[in-house]
Amino acid sequence: MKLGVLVSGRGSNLQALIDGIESGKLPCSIDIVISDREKAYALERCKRHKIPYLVIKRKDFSTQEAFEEEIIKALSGVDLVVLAGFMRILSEHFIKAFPMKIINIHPSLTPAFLGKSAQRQALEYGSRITGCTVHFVTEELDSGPVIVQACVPVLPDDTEETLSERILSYEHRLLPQAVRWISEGRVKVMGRKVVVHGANYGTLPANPQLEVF
Ligand SMILES: Nc1nc2c(c(=O)[nH]1)N[C@@H](CN(C=O)c1ccc(C(=O)N[C@@H](CCC(=O)O)C(=O)O)cc1)CN2
Ligand SMILES: NCC(=O)N[C@@H]1O[C@H](COP(=O)([O-])[O-])[C@@H](O)[C@H]1O
Repeated sequence: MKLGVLVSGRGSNLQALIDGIESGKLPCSIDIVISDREKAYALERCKRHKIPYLVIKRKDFSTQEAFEEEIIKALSGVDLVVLAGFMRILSEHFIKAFPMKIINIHPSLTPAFLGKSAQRQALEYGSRITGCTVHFVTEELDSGPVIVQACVPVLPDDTEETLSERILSYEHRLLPQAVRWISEGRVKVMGRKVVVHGANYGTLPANPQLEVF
């Protein structure tokens, strides 16, 4: 399966996809990486792993539509578009160009804490459990059908940085797993519901705060 990956920053989720492909665990190729930021460290990862990349900056275009058209053109031929820390809100026009072919990794258990700084939102809310979500991208921000989620504990002395790093360690497993499921044709979308054939839905992680009562 041919991937097009959109990034804006460090690219650790991109690296997780690269590692999965290079280890043989992920039967895909990354045909193009597109960054909206010239200095994104994700591009250093592309250079290191000889992955084609483009920088397409919003400020170089007079309209959002022209910006997105350039990205759509660059993504021609891919089977799946992966938003891996891509920090731009995409229009309905873009999404319609790739119907149910765009996925995103978000650092919360949607529908909680949508948008930017989801980790900080969870901390400020006082949540004891947060997590990460891989979902299909729809026009409504971070609200598309959920493919898979992972729970992550929030510790009393957490900062935004410590919590973000902990969530990232789960993201790096969740995103490649979701991409592999899609490449295997196991993901079926039925309205808001997504069913993954053969996935384990029965067991939940232990609830650490739950005491014997
Ligand atoms: N139409 C959609 N676009 C995007 C989605 C989506 O689900 N639907 N997911 C996001 C990823 N994302 C969180 O996971 C996210 C990215 C960016 C923002 C945001 O508020 N961006 C601002 C500022 C942009 C910047 O500073 O460069 C903005 O674009 O106005 C919120 C959530 C990707 N796109
Ligand atoms: N709302 C979008 C959002 O917050 N995405 C988050 O940005 C980080 C990118 O890290 P990376 O560049 O190292 O993959 C990840 O934590 C991802 O969940």
